[in-house]
Amino acid sequence: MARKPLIAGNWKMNLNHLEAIALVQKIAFSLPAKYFGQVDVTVIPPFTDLRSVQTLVEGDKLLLTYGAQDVSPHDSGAYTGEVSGSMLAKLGCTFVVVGHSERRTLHSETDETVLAKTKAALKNGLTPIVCIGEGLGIREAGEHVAYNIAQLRGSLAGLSADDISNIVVAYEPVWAIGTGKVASAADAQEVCKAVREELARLASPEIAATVRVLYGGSVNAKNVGEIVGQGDVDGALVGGASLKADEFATLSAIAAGGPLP
Ligand SMILES: O=C[C@H](O)COP(=O)(O)O
Repeated sequence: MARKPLIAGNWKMNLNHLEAIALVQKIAFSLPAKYFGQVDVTVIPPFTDLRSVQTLVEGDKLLLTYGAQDVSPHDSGAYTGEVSGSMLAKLGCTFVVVGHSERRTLHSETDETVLAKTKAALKNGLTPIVCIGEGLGIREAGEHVAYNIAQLRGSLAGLSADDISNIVVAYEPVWAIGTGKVASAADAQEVCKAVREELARLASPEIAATVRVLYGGSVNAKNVGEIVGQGDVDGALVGGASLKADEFATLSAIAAGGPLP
């Protein structure tokens, strides 16, 4: 079954308020509306820019969506510094990234934490983009498929088939993030295919056929075509290239099946 590609631009901790506004406007004007039926494009700014992005996108015909980079596993209360799923939903977010390798590594997030955040997202009607990915040592030892599947199982443990039908998975090999070292299209396909097979076991083959599995790690306008051309890769989680409006619009257009006019 055909899955509409998803291009998600994770801005990480970059840009100030005015730069964020300028970037969204430029992306919206650079990407012709004819592609919006063929690709979902979402921007994932820092929390502090969400309200501005909402104002720009809401009620317009731009058809961009937006999301957040993290969510608290808790509903409310004494959790200084955290932002809840209901707060993000009220801001009109569609997606939320959970388990990004930078959170797993720099903030010691475990699969259990990622699972709790995934549940918080789902409970509030947000689509979690659940990230998994191996480090270089695991890749070199040839253990990457088993490692990613174990991380996936831990991050989705106990979710219902219905819950699984409402997630996106992003495979991001840690060694390819922000390094310019992109995995080969075959590498991306190998893990994304294994992810889909595991989703079929966890939910059902029918549901697995509908879940979008993204690749992330040094994706740009030059390599996105080959990567999303793989049978089990349904789009990309883009970091650095999502901060350049022209490049992000171009790679979104390529994922939709055509170049910018
Ligand atoms: O969330 C995005 C990924 O970490 C990829 O980042 P990158 O495209 O800068 O390598």
